[in-house]
Order: sequence, then structure tokens, then C-alpha cells
Amino acid sequence: MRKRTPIRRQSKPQPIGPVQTFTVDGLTHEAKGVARLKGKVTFIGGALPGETVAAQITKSGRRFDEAVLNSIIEPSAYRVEPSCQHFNVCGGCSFQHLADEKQLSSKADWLQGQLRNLITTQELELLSDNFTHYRRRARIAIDRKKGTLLLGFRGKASSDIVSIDHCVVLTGNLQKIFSSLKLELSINGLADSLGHIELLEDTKGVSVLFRLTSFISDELKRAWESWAKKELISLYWQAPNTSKAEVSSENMRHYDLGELRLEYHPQDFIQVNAIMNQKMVAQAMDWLSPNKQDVILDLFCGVGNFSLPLAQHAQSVIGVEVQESMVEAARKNASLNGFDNLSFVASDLTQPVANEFMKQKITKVLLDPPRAGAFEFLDTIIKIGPKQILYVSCNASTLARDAEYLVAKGYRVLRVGLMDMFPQTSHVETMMLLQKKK
Ligand SMILES: C[S@@+](CC[C@H](N)C(=O)[O-])C[C@H]1O[C@@H](n2cnc3c(N)ncnc32)[C@H](O)[C@@H]1O
Ligand code: SF4
Repeated sequence: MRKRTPIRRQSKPQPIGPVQTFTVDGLTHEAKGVARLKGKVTFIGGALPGETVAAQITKSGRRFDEAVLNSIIEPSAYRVEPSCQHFNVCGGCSFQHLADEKQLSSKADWLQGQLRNLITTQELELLSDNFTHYRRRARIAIDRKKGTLLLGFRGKASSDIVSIDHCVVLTGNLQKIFSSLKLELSINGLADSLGHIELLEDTKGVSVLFRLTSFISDELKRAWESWAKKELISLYWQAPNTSKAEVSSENMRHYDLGELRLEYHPQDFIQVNAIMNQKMVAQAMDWLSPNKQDVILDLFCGVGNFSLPLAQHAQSVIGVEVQESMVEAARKNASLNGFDNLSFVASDLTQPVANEFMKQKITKVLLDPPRAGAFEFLDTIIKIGPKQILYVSCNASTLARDAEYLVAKGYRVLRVGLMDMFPQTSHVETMMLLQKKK
């Protein structure tokens, strides 16, 4: 049997000083209260601006200290009761103790700070939806402690797995299947052969993917297939030592985006928040206003989440994505939805690209890179010289770096929007429209 990959434990920070009183006047991106004691900055997890709290230093550095919250002496007017019973220990959320509208304004302040060299006068446009029950995909970690099965997410103060009963950011259907799964795993023997579990909900329904670390008997597999049938869900198995589950073309997943249908493999990237994804794509179409004169490059295109809606309005669209299997899915999506003005290229956008995209006059570029951003590809974009660039980003610091470069090379920022894709967490999604200076 293959051994489970050991989890590197990160231990809970221990107090190294007495209990002291702090006045909190700021909030970090990771939801730590910022206080000053004798002029030295102290970060206190769980404390909010405007509060007086009792806390103990756990780590003392040259420039700042870190402290653990003991009690709240004077609470903030924006402090609310977390809606999840696991909030104090689970690392999945960081902002449930802060009122929803204040979460959004705190994220906006933070984003404005990150983009301070770019947006002095522009107003940040805000896009948000439900603050709970939005997550249509989740990876559930598994561990055992003293014989007890733990199923949940990594902890806040340590990397240990926190056992979860009810998660309020999961969609209602995923929460329901999670509860049934937990019960079933406690009574049959699959848990010892599992690396992790992936839950997914889309237009096709709910699915569960078991990532196996060792082979299991046909009998056990059949028992789980009948559980899945009873629960009306799809089941996928990722065999030991493989990087992806084998999935036949009839068993691919799909999600609808307006009148479009997008197929994908259950382990392909899709946006986690379905409603916010619809709003984000609609905003992208509104800001970029594709029209019949436009030839558009959709970089980091995945299975065509932006490419297909763009192709509904543009003369033609070229999508670029590194993963061959996703490029194939994107091509299939183009043909399933009847497009003949869409093509896809498999290419690594961190590598210098030859003049592949110079052959036709690209008028607009949309890019939606992973957290690392798209710095390596910026010179190619500048060479292509589109009149507009729409940058969708999940990491404001790489967005700031890349946008500052584009501005230095002749673009100006027209619009910036914060999209609250991941409420209750510190993650921020941003959209920026840049225009070529005349
Ligand atoms: C944030 S996702 C966006 C996907 C798509 N735009 C969407 O909305 O579903 C980033 C995508 O970039 C792809 N990607 C990551 N690194 C890449 C690279 N070096 N070159 C090209 N694509 C890459 C990933 O596979 C992923 O599909
Ligand atoms: S991720 Fe789920 S379980 Fe964890 S704190 Fe957030 S809502 Fe609660």
C-alpha cells in the first residue's frame, strides 16, 4: 500500500508574554487587527478596528509583534456572530466576525492600497452577491487522530485538519452530500485508501471524486456506487499514482452560462462561485464591448468561460491555455455551441511566444492568469498592441505589477472593479480595463 504523503504540521503559536490591553486601529488583508504598543505594531488575529482587546504576544520580531486574542473588552460596532460554528478554528474563512458590508469595504480599502500607483482618482466598482452558500467546489481533507476519522479543512492557527459538520459557504446541495458522505465513511472502510475528496456542483448536478492512495476491492467500489445512486450524484475515482481521474466523454461535467453550455473534466479549473461568475462574465462583456470588428485574444482561457461569450459578439476569438485537455474541452465547447469564429491554441504563456499572434490584427485582449500573473507575456501583448486590455486577476499584487508595466508602456487604466467571488475569505478578485493611449 502506498503511504499517505505526510502532512507538515504547523503548530499553534504559544503566548510568550503577559496579557496586555491593546487598542486596535487597522485590519490586515488576512483579517488581523493592527494595534500599536509603545509605538511597535502588533497583529492580533480575530481583533477588529475600533476595539479594545486583551491579548498576549506569541512572536516578537524586530519590526512587529504577533499576538493571540484573549478577550474583547470593547467590541466594534461591526462585530457580528460568525454564522459558522467552526469559524474560530477552521482556516477556510477569515472574515465571518465582520458585518458583510464592512467586509466588502475593507477589501475595497485594501485593494485601493494595492493599486495606489494606478487608481488615484477612479472609483472602485463593486460586484457582489450572496455572502454564504456560494461555493460550488471544495476539496475535503482527511486525517485520523487517535482512531477518529477527521473530515474537513485545514485549521486557522495550525495546519491540522479541523473536523467539519456544517460549512456555510458550501452550496446547500454540497453541504447535504458532505453530511451523507461523512456518515457513510464512518461506517465503511474507504477512508484509509483516500488522499482527499473533491465535491462539485454544476448544472449537471452534484459529484464526488475520491482520490485513491491505494487500490480498493470491487466490492467496496460497488457499495459506494450504490450510495451514489441513492444520493442521485455522480462518482469519480482517481486511481493511485495518477494525476487525473479517467472520465469518459458521456461523464464529463457541464455548467450553463446564459444560453451557453460548457463541458469540462471534473478536475479542470472552473470558477468556484457560479452566480458571481455569471456576473463577472457579464461585466467583462459590458466593459470590453466586443463587436463585429474585433479580433480578440483570450489568454489563460480554461475551457472557454470568457472565450465563448466573447465569440457571441466578436468577429473572432483566439483562446490560449496551457493544459492540452482543457484546450480540447474548449474546442468541443465551441463546436457544441455552434461557433465557427473561435479557435484555441495550447501554449505556455510564461514562455516567449513566437509571432504566432501577430498574423492577424488583434484589437482586444482579455487575460485571466493564475496568481503568478502574466509578466512574461506582457511584452508580447505590447507588441500586438491591442486598443484595449481587460485584466481579470485573483492576486492584486501581481495585477499591480503587471498593470504598472502596461501603463509605463503606453496604456492607461479606464475602469477597476472588485468582485467578491469568495465572501468570508480574504481572497479578492479584480477586473481592470486598460486602454492604449492615442
Ligand atoms: C484563473 S484560471 C482562468 C480560466 C478561465 N479564464 C475561466 O474563467 O474559467 C487560469 C487558467 O490559466 C491556465 N494556466 C496556468 N498557467 C498557464 C500558463 N503558463 N500558460 C497558459 N495557461 C496557463 C490554467 O490552466 C487555468 O485554466
Ligand atoms: S470554510 Fe466552511 S467550515 Fe470553514 S469556517 Fe468557512 S464556513 Fe466554516
